[in-house]
Amino acid sequence: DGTGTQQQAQQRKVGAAGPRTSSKEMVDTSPPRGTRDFYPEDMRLRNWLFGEWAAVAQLFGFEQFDVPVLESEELFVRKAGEEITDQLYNFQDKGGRRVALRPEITPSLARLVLGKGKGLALPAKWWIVGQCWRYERMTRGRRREHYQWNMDIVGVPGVEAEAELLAAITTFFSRVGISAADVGIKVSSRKVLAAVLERYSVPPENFAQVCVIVDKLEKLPRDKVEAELAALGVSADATEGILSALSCRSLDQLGELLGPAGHDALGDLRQLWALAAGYGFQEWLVFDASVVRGLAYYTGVVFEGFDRAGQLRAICGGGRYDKLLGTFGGEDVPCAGFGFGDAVIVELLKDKQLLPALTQQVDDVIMVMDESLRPAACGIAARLRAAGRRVDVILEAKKMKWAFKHAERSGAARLLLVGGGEWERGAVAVKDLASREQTEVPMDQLA
Ligand SMILES: OCc1cccc(Br)n1
Repeated sequence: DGTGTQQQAQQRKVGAAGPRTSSKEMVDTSPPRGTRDFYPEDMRLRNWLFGEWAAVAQLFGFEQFDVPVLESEELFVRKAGEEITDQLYNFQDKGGRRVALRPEITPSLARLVLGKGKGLALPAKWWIVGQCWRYERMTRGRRREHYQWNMDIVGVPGVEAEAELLAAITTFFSRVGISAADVGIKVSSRKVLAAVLERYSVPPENFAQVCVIVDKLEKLPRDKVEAELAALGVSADATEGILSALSCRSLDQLGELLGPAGHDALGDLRQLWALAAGYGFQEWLVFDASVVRGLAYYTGVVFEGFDRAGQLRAICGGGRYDKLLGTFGGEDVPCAGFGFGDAVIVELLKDKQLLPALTQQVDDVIMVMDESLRPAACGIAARLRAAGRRVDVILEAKKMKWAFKHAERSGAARLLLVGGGEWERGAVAVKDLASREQTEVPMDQLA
């Protein structure tokens, strides 16, 4: 799966492990466990995907930022039992610092916002595509890296921010040919859980851990989840209250169940649906009270994109995180954002036959017929490139047959042959690879 075709290719180990005993043994040509190589044909798909993400970010007026893939470990040390922190790709560097390959990007964004303090004009709308890592025991054979598109809005407390983020997600899907019939976005709010916990006097400091446990309902049997809640000290009544709230099938039913305590959550969700209707993406949204997401720091609206055929893992996910900055010792700033990985979306595009056909983009291939004319041919290439044509120069003497095959394989429009009688007449032989016609073009008419 994913944009790299080298998914866990059969380990092509050549020779025994350990230091190479002689030059004839080849290195293991597979990438490190859980990682992918991107050969040129893979990079064309990856660049196309990242290009669509960038185009949507620009359509929404977001600004790109970047941060190191290596961060201080403390950015990701959270005590809520999340999978993402349990699988931290962390180590001690040669300076004795505890560092980690980031498993997500939001904490880095928080670090930058805190670093700017009052100097950051709000609201900030930032986007990034970055590789994220986890160290998972290979027993499950899952990947250890993926590229994630993030869009975040900093400094907007209302659900107008979440509506804008959902609009960006649905805009992306539409651009690549995916419709609301293919994909839905489950939406809920953690304020639902907060209201239930308050009713049953569950201490607020347990909120994040309860959310992380409840998020496992999709993967673990109910009794295991109940046991984990009990282990946290959540009473059976509270657990019953949580599970009945999460099984509500509509906003009205949820409103009846929560009463006035649900006012905040219901207000947010109703306003979000109204904005979605305004944007015209309401058909993508599915209210699902069981959506909590697995990250500890969400505090409000949460959402996740899913394939309606139910064949794939979540496509993307996000939500509001108003208290993350406070956990780093800073002033809280209301934030909302999402992450969108590069693997599940490619599986979905494959399933829907929506993968774009991407070929190498070359306009001209130049071959010299006489090595003494190579400097002149380089000058022609320079002129054509200056005019914006993508030129591949054949760098050594080749047979004509090879040159034609190479030009076609490169997807070139023209093959230019420098030399022979044409050169005597101040021209170049030009083979149009589509019509297969060969013409003689004077040098100054080549571009
Ligand atoms: O979304 C969880 C995650 C984090 C880092 C790397 C990979 Br693969 N997956």
